[in-house]
Amino acid sequence: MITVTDATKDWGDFRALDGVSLDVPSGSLTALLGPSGSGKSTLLRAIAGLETLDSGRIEIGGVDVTDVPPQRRGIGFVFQHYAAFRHMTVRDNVGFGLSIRKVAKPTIHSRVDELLELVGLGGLQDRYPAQLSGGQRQRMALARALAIQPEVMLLDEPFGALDAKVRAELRDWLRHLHDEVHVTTILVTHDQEEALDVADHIAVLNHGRLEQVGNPTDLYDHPANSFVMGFLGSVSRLGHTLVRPQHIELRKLAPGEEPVVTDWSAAKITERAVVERVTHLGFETRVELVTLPSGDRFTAALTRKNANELDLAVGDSVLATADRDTEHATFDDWSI
Ligand SMILES: Nc1ncnc2c1ncn2[C@@H]1O[C@H](COP(=O)(O)OP(=O)(O)OP(=O)(O)O)[C@@H](O)[C@H]1O
Repeated sequence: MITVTDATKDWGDFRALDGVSLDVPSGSLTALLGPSGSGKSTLLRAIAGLETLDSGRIEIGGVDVTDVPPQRRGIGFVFQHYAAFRHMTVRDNVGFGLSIRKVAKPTIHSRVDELLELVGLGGLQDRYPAQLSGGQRQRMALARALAIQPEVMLLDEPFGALDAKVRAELRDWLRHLHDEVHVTTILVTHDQEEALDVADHIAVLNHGRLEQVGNPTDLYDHPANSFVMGFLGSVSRLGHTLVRPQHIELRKLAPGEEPVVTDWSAAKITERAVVERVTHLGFETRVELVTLPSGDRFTAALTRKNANELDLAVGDSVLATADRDTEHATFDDWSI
């Protein structure tokens, strides 16, 4: 378990961390998720001991490490741009942490071979970093961080510099790797899809404060506020309420039909709208609409089947309905 208690850090008059308290369960893969500048890296670096807090405490495995130097915190760290030693082979890069700890050469040799198998780089021991792809280099970085058998792995946007396809592959790979090694891991990302995909816990940061912590399903289905809701998925504003686009139902109106709309006290929100655009995106169809008479724009996401049944065309009049789920925040505290 990593426990952060009331962590505060100022850069001049800018508060990068504002009283953050967080428990990271042992063996979990926890994502620190938030927009740029929300304090994710500052928090990660503080846990690593690379930044000192102005106030607050950090414990790893029940030990207060707040004043312990980074190299004695039992941490493996991987950055977005991995600083590989270019003149060293993959083998020597991965074994570096072991050789400076004066581990015997044969032990290093076999440990590195094992790690390279584990990260899918078996057979590439004698290559140099320049002879690896970006994705392979990041996997080498993870192998190097794992080599010292850290208690905790800290990953700061480790796949941030890679293209979308490789990122997605490495996400799957990281999940599987974590299932095998079970090292308590914190992953910093600003990408909600990455966090939802890979993490078993997500801590959402905004303006240096922790907005919500939970498992991906909880955060998605029961966001604590509109910021979390908007950050972990798409949102549409229907009337004064934020809803998920896929929770909006559409019914085509017959010519001349005058439905009863929006009774704000009702359990359902209803709006009359006109279809502005229909886009088929493989498994789903996105329908852009404009409400009548207020002229607000919103998007509904339908399944392809539902869209085919409705057979919507630009200019069609529809009735848009969504459940007024009280756990979904209202427009009034919408803050992104
Ligand atoms: N060494 C520093 N000196 C001054 N300000 C800093 C320093 N490091 C970070 N900051 C500021 O603190 C804020 C939080 O930075 P941090 O890197 O923790 O955010 P982040 O959520 O990781 O963002 P990003 O995703 O862009 O890296 C930013 O506004 C940043 O400019």
